[in-house]
This record gives sequence, structure tokens and C-alpha cells, in this order.
Amino acid sequence: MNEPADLLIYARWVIPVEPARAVLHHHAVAVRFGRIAAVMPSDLARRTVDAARVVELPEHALIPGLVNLHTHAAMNLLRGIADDLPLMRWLQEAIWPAENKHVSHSFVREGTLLAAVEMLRGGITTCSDMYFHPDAAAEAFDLAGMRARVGIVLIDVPTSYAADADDYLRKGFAARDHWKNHPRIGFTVAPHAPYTVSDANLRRAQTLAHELDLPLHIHIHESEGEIRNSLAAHGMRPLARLAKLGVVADNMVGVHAVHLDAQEIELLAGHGASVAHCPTSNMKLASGIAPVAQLLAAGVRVGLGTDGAASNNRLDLFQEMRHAALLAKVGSKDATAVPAHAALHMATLAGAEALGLGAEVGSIVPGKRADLCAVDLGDALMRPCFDPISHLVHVAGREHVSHVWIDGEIRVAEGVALLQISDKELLRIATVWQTKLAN
Ligand SMILES: CSC[C@H]1O[C@@H](n2cnc3c(O)ncnc32)[C@H](O)[C@@H]1O
Ligand SMILES: [Zn+2]
Repeated sequence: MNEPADLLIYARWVIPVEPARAVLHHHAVAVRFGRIAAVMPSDLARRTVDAARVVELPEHALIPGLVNLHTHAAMNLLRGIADDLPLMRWLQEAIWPAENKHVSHSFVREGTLLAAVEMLRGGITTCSDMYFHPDAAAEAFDLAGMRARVGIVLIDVPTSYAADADDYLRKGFAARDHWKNHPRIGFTVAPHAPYTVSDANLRRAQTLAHELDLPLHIHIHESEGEIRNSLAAHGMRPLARLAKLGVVADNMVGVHAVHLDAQEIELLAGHGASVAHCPTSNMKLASGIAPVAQLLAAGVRVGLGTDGAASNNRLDLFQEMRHAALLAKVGSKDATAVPAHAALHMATLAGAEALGLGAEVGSIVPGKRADLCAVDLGDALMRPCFDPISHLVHVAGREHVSHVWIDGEIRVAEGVALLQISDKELLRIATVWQTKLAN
């Protein structure tokens, strides 16, 4: 008797990411109960699998859904309000004043919804988010059908969202309790940065993260000014301070990590900490070039993040893969740094592992959740194609994403998002906010 499947996807190339450079020509992926049941040659699947639904992808690469390891999703509403500024002027002169004026539950819910649709259409199935009103962000990710790790945010600045650290944590943990046991929505503890959170609150954040077995998501060593200010205020660099406070650990995802010396790279490696590399944001804010080749050589897990739409200005991991590959070559003056398969690994399995999701998503392996992305490489402008992994990183863009599945459920088909909310409604939401923000 044939094997039953809920869904059977035939692809010209299946790129499982595990093992690292594997390219399976003319293979099929069978999905049952939302998980990958089998990966096998197409001719074998045609003879042995009975599927309720069949999808033929004759000129496509099937890859794991991409993992955006760092974003501020609601900032889609602030896209383009302040370009061409360095980090601290960008935050202090433009972004924080705009956030003070406009951020609310509905701002975050609606901005996050726009971001979730942008990410899904670009093949991103999981993201790690850090923003005010995590309860609103969780609602939006759920409505979009996306997998998300939402930050229980903590910053020593009173805002319209929360008055003080107790209030930030109380609200964040209430959101976590509300979403407990949800199949797609989970949480991280997310102190904003060493320069905005006190010693006591950084310690407290990591204690809570350890107690609840959550990742700790924090911006680190993004600009040279951050290091200078830390030396002046604390007599030590931010990572030394975080290490002293017990924050550097295997659950820490350090975002940016641009300005690192050799000892700091060893510190991260020794503690099993991860880095969320955000190459486009680092270029746009002129923060610098993260030492990705050195981090990888030291064994540090490096995933990829878009950062928010106000510092990128796209939530596009295809662009991040290419920028990561190119920037590592320029930064290390070594053309062999970050080959295409390493960039794809960063955008998938490394990000999943950094979030503690390595057993669930990030590669096309039987038993994992069926979070999948199909990329159409059939365009004559992309041919000939000798190496589909090279094409995914250096040639294709998010506009070539044709299908996206999460837990085996179709979210994008033929490039069109199939969501509970229409494009027309999304456009209406964006237009209303544009008017509010312009006044
Ligand atoms: C407390 S919610 C998150 C907070 O982070 C701000 N933000 C966005 N991008 C960056 C960045 O690259 N470095 C530091 N902080 C950033 C965002 O505007 C929110 O205020
Ligand atoms: Zn950020």
C-alpha cells in the first residue's frame, strides 16, 4: 500500500540546508500533519506516495522557510521617515520622537501586520521581533499565520507603553501567559541594549530568561560611540559588562556585534552565544562591518536579521544573504569568506538554532515542521543555472518567491499572500497611518 501524505511537493531542486551543500535534483517533499514526512526522488514519490494535494514546481528550488533573527516589525510604519543618519542621531533626533508621539497598541498591531505580510511574501516564515506592545505584535503575527518569537521588551525609559522596568516585564509576561502553548507564537526576553538598561535590569532579564528557558535578545556593540560611552560610564566595554553581569550565555542573541575584538569573539564562542548579523542596517547607518568571517571561524553561530524597516528599508532576507556574503568578503579582504551555502545556512538553520528552534524548523529534514519556501528560478534572465545555491544568494530576489508554507499550510501561492486580510485592507491601513504620521 502507498504512503499517505497531506501534501506532496515536487521540485527541480530541493535544498535541505542539512547537510550543508546538498542539492537534491528532482526530489519531492511529503508533508503529513504539518511536518515533513519524507524527502525522496520524484520518480519514487510518484510510485509510492498518495497525497491529498500535489504541487509541481518544475523550475523551482525548494528551501526551508527563512528565519529573520532580528526585526522591529511595527517599524514598517516608520519606513523612510529618516534616512542618511548615523545610529544615535537617527534614534535620538528622528525615531524616538516619532515613537513617543505615535506608538500605541493599534500602531504596533497594524505595523506588525504589514511587516508580517512583507516577510511572508519574501519567504520568511519565522522572525524574532523586539518592540513595544508585544501583545499587539503577537496578535498580528498570529493573524498573518506566521511563526514568531516576540520580545518581552525592557528599556529604562518610560513610554506610553510602560512606566518602568516592573511595568515592562509585567506587561510582557502577561502577553506570554496569554499565548502560552500556542503552536507558532513564543517569546524572548529582550532588553533593548547595554546603553539603555541598568546593571540590575540586565541581570534580572537574564535570570528570568534562564528560569523560563527563553532566548535573550539584545542589541550589542552596534556603533563605535556605544563602546566609547560604555568605557566612560562603566570603565569597560559593553560585552565585558554583560559578561560580568552573567548576560553572555548560550541563550543570548547579540544583535549587530559590529565592533568586536579577538577576545570578545572568543567570549561569545566560549559561551555558545549567537549573533544576529544585520548587514544592510549596518551599512545604511554606517555602523561598520561586522567581523562575520572571524565569528564563523571561531565557531560562533551567526544568523541574519533585517532590523526594522526604518533602517533597512526592506524586510528582505534575500538581500541580507547577498549583503552578508559581499560584506564579509570586503571586510576580510578574502573572496572565499561566506560562500553562498554559508549565507543560506545563516538565513535558515543558524537563525532557527539561535532561537532554540533548531529541532523544529530551519532545514528540510523528516520530522521537522513543514515551513517551506519555493523560489522560481525559471526566468530566462536567471539561466543558465549551474549552482542553485549560488543563484539563491547572488541572483534571485524575494520577487521570485512563488510559494510559502508554514506547518504545511499554504500562506503564499504563485507569489500571492493567502491571508485573512486582503491587500486592499492592508493598503487602507498603511494610508491611514501615513496621514497620521505626516501630521
Ligand atoms: C524598546 S523597543 C525597540 C527599540 O529599538 C529601536 N531600534 C530600532 N533599530 C535599532 C537599532 O539598530 N539599534 C538600536 N535600537 C534600535 C526602536 O526604534 C525601538 O525604540
Ligand atoms: Zn534593531
